Amino acid sequence: MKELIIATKNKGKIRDFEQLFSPFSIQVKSLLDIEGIEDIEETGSTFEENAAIKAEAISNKFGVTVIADDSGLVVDALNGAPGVYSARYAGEDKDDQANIEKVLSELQGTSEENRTARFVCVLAVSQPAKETFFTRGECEGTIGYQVKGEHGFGYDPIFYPLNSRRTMAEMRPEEKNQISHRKKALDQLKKWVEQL
Ligand SMILES: O=c1[nH]c(=O)c2ncn([C@@H]3O[C@H](COP(=O)(O)OP(=O)(O)OP(=O)(O)O)[C@@H](O)[C@H]3O)c2[nH]1
Ligand SMILES: [Mg+2]
Repeated sequence: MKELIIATKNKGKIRDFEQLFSPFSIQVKSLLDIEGIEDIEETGSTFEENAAIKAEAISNKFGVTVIADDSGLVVDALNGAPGVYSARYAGEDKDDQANIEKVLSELQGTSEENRTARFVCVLAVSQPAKETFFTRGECEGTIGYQVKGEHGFGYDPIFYPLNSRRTMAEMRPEEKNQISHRKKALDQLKKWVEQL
């Protein structure tokens, strides 16, 4: 089976990608499968910049093709926060529960129609001796008032995709992976993935 390195240490993303890549018979390798990879500092101010930093760091280190995912939750009433800072919104330790609590508390008093938000996923593809390229997927929705559901990761328990009465964390992984930002970004890579 072909292998592809995804430059991430996020177990939730890894699970999403394992499922999303399974129809292509591609085995996903993450940075958790490779020993001794230090955390890569995400110094960019856009999803594209951070995705490129991660993909190029690992591609240059090993001389192989690498995909990286930079993603986050963009909340309109918070002027786009947490955005590129989604993982560390409530502090450096990337605590999903603390991040959720912070979003809910910042949105206290915000009415239902003003709780619109979207998940954004940017994939960067870095290949030896080629220019890095990007795809982007977005999933529109609204932010709820309390956590619901056990699946997924990150902000999934408070995110209601458009026209859904269930949060992303109440959906089975296969359901999330039909509508998610990550799925939409990967769909645009289909041709490239098929020629790997
Ligand atoms: O509920 C969610 N469902 C999703 O599908 C999703 N995708 C992203 N996010 C949030 O955005 C951060 C990414 O930040 P991020 O791209 O820097 O990744 P990360 O630091 O967690 O891992 P790495 O890939 O950099 O190693 C994550 O931690 C999450 O908080 C999601 N939340
Ligand atoms: Mg990160």
